[in-house]
Amino acid sequence: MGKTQPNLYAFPSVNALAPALRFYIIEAQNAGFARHGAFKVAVSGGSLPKTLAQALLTPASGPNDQVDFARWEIFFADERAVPLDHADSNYALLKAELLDKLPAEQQPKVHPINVAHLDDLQELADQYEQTLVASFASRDSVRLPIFDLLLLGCGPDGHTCSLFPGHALLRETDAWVAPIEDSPKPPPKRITLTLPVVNHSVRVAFVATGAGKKDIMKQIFDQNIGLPCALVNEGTGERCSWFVDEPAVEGVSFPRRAFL
Ligand SMILES: O=C1O[C@H](COP(=O)(O)O)[C@@H](O)[C@H](O)[C@H]1O
Repeated sequence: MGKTQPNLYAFPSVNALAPALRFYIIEAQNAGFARHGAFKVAVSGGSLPKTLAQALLTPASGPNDQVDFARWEIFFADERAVPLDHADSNYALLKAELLDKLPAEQQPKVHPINVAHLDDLQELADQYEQTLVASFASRDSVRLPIFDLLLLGCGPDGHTCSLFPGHALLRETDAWVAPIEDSPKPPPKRITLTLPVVNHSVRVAFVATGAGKKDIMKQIFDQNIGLPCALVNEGTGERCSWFVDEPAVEGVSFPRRAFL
């Protein structure tokens, strides 16, 4: 592990986790608003959007508990090369779980992939990189885009975004967005933010819940075998926070932090 360590926040249940995740996201949102008048966040697919919706769709409990989606810019940490209404689309999932439940005046600016390039993965990735360039300034003026927050999932094999264990993409140092043709988890064709972009974010939050994650959580936190999630822990240190339920970290010895 690097100089600083990630924060591991464990909660008895998803119901207990959701308000803490909401508090954390609102802090990141407000920091983004203060810094550049918007909140630039990238989200994963998988199990994350459901928990996110549970955290964010509850009514505000007071003036410090406001989620202002109208000032959010939402990007995708990874996306499958499928149409936007396909059952495998991360965009479709987020739309069904969250976006469709927001009133018209609270719709965020959302950046889906350009489906005109589904047959050319490199072009799909390049176009998505151009989407980031347009939002974060030119590639010539910034080495890497700086998201206010990345909201990530952790697969049962330790993958995050579409960065899979042992894959050559983990060594990518130049691209912001990369194609992957051979994802071990279907569908095989995807695009993903690269590790340097993930590790350059102001904050990174993982959400991992359920007993199905406990074996991989032990490997990520208690062993050092270079899994993608562990590489993010190493690259981001205390900028990284894990929101997990107790079943997901049963048997993990890495110290938990109290969420205050
Ligand atoms: O394929 C993917 O899987 C990961 C993890 O999904 P989960 O269901 O185990 O939470 C997800 O974060 C990623 O966005 C998705 O494309």
